[in-house]
Amino acid sequence: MKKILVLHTGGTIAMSENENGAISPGSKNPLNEFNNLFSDQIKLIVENPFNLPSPHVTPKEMLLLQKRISQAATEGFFGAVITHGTDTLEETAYFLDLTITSDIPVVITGAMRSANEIGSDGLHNFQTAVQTAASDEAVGKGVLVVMNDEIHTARYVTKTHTTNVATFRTPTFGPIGLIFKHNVRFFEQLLRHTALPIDHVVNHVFLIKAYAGMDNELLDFVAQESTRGVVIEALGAGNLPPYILPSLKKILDLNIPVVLVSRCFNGVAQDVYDYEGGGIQLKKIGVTFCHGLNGQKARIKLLVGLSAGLTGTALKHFVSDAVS
Ligand SMILES: NC(=O)C[C@H](N)C(=O)O
Repeated sequence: MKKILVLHTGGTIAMSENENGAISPGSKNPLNEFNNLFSDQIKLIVENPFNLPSPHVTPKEMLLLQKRISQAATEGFFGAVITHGTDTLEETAYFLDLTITSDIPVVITGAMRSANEIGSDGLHNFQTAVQTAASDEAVGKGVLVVMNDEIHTARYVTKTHTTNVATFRTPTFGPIGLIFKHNVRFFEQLLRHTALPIDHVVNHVFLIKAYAGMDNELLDFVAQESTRGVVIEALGAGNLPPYILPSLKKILDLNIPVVLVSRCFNGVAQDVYDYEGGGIQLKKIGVTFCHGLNGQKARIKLLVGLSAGLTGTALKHFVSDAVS
């Protein structure tokens, strides 16, 4: 018998639609009625640590989940399943991926249609997430996201559609496994996985998106002592407009780490161009390139690195390393 810890945290998967089509949480999580859907080989222990739409979730709640799962790993649990709103699911998933040091399977899922909508995907996603968390093959694979019969890594998965049930995708690489007719099958595996245990989270780590004709003011605003770190979603391979360089230098002069990713959906940011504002020049002035993560994931990685007390080269290495 495999013991699986289930942590329901809210999101559409825990909500219902009213007669006007508006979706909101009720006083009871509908998923709590489905705890015996599984074979007698799996025993679910269900907890409801919080019930929030995921735009309300912050690193504080993520830390709480990390602590509970790390403790569960010492209590004989085989794995853990988290149900979560989909809007920020990828950030919670990656936060846990970077901070849980145990090898137990941790699977996050959610739903795009609420509990009483026709074609609701919540129960199916919940069932397949539990099956994945109970699979021997899921051990040591890092935190996984299971949605719509696909298994994705927390590191690379992202929400790509506002409403479609096939919203979760892994650009560039694709899912690492599939679930079909109750079979959980993995086809790939991440090269390497490192986790930093942390017991608190820092704040004031900002994410800024570059655009044609971007304004200096936002960068000027973050150039202050209280800022802990900045991630910029840069253009193309990793370039910025030249006229924002003075503002960027103000941030770097304050010893605030600046991390660069690409705003492109596919591919990795690299220092390729040597014109003013091009990647080569940005790297020269001290910007750290993060290879392969999207902006919100790079921000989580920077936040975890800073919260673990990393500074200087160690922080740069942690954030830029494409395979951890
Ligand atoms: N599908 C969802 O779960 C979206 C919802 N707004 C949430 O993230 O809580």
